Amino acid sequence: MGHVSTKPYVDLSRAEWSALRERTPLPLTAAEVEELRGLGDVIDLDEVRDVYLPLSRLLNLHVGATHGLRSALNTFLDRDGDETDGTPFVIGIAGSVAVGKSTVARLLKALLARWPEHPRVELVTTDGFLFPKAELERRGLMSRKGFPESYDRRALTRFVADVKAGKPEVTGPVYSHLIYDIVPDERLTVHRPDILIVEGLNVLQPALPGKDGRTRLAVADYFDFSVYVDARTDDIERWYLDRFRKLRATAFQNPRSYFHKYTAVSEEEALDYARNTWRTINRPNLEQNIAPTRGRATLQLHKGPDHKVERLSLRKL
Ligand SMILES: Nc1ncnc2c1ncn2[C@@H]1O[C@H](COP(=O)(O)OP(=O)(O)O)[C@@H](O)[C@H]1O
Ligand SMILES: CC(C)(COP(=O)(O)O)[C@@H](O)C(=O)NCCC(=O)O
Repeated sequence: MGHVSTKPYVDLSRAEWSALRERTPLPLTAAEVEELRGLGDVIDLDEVRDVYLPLSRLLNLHVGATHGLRSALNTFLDRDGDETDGTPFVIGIAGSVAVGKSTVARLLKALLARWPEHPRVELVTTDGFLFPKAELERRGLMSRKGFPESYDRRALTRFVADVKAGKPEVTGPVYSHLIYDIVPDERLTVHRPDILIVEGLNVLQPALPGKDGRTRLAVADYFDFSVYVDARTDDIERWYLDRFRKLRATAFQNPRSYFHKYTAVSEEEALDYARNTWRTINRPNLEQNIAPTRGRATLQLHKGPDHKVERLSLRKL
């Protein structure tokens, strides 16, 4: 017998991974990819073909296998499927601020919805579960936005648990980058999707211990598959600052934008603010909270300096 690696991950180069696409057809056009791309992200058809099509094929296999397991459970329970019918397959997507999670999530949503077995794919971002600005101020958490404690974790976990339990209609709060706050009169509604994608900085965090020492469940306990979007911290910082520069020329121009004030000062002054936010909030959150959860993901995508995925690590144990 040859050497047996006990590492939980199998590491694949981009070329090795892209060969696993088999005959999965490319269902998106260049124009559709363009529409899904976030500000500053580089995702073209090559990237979709080489990286995201094999992932969509792997996920399709996982969905099928999970259905098989559920029907085995139903046979065991002798309940004719009522326990697990309509249970969606739940995917978590984690990573730093500005690493490009939302582009990965939107792309997967579009690709997965093209499979006839699971056409209804819903996407929620965890920013909706941040405490409203007034509550963050009351708790002294305005400089900890994005840290685990700045979210209503109980509400997020309940939301995903309700969707997974097959509730016909589940609603959740909505965050706006424009006003930098939860939108008071807006809710999003999810109707029994085949697949639910949950994207956010902290989705792989383990549960906090309950007050009485009992174990609680975290949102990650409901995931059937998870992806960690990984890159070097220096690259992510550059993407964050580049995006801030672009937002200053676009979204911040809106007088209602919370960041509108940074259009009135010089670019250098505005960038000083962004550098400071990166150094005091987003980088410490990455280092202390987000990166340590990387080893919990089913798949790690390792991006190079140009946003292109260079290597992948897939959980095998
Ligand atoms: N201040 C802002 N104003 C408007 N849009 C923003 C602002 N900050 C971030 N965004 C947008 O919000 C989305 C999510 O960003 P983020 O949470 O940093 O995650 P990621 O870059 O990993 O997708 C991105 O599409 C980004 O362009
Ligand atoms: C809204 C966020 C906390 C991220 O949300 P999430 O990933 O949970 O959907 C983040 O993008 C943010 O606004 N951070 C605050 C610090 C900053 O302005 O960069």
